[in-house]
Amino acid sequence: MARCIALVPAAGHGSRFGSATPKQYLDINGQPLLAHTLAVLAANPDIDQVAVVISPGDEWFDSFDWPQPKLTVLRVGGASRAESVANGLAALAPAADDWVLVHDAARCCLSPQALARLIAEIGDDAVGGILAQPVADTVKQGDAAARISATVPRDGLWLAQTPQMFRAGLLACALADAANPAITDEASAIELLGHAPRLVVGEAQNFKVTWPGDLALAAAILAARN
Ligand SMILES: Nc1ccn([C@@H]2O[C@H](COP(=O)(O)OP(=O)(O)OP(=O)(O)O)[C@@H](O)[C@H]2O)c(=O)n1
Ligand SMILES: C[C@](O)(CO)[C@H](O)COP(=O)(O)O
Repeated sequence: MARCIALVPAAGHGSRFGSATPKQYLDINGQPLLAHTLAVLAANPDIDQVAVVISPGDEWFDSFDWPQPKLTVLRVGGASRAESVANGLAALAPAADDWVLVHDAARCCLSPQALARLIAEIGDDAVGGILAQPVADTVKQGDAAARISATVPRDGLWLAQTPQMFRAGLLACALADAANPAITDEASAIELLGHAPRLVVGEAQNFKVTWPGDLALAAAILAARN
């Protein structure tokens, strides 16, 4: 029977966040940000294993307790997110028909409900799919001087989130050229093979902690949930 594996790339440096400690290890409500991310994945009964990809030179991971029984640690992070995911997948060597849910460590506010919705809607899909959010605002194109050069129709535009859920065999094939800069998420790699992944409605709360101001928002969301 196909297994369901969560694969969490956590080997980034957080250059836009700009802290000395990578953002995935910063404290949110008494725990490292990454612990919140791993906890929601591990709590889902359909997920058999949670694998986290950290950098080979990571100096922080071992200084925390990681109590999740489903956790596997892979010290194979690469130069880009796509390479970290590809390396993690190669190290795990899952069966071709196993489901892999790739989820950014930095999306620590994923709710159990959105995760369950993705698994329920993609579980019998031939290609796989992702959580994503329809664009809610008017979209502007800016020029180099930060002046508006166009208003872009938002119809059919979605913001890609994670988890992104695909069969392991298809994903490994899609990430064979992980160094391709056009691959900014798993779906884009699958698209390059000619497939059309499903879009499952996500939630605004499932944002990626990217800028310093995002940490307080994540803390407030997680505190309200508990
Ligand atoms: N070489 C990399 C780069 C990113 N990631 C992970 O991919 C996820 C999404 O990337 P982002 O948050 O944009 O990560 P950073 O690279 O850490 O941030 P920045 O782009 O600002 O440097 C994060 O969980 C990050 O740890 C990774 O595993 N390996
Ligand atoms: C995968 C992703 O979270 C989808 O929105 C995003 O592409 C990763 O962030 P990055 O800035 O591209 O590293």
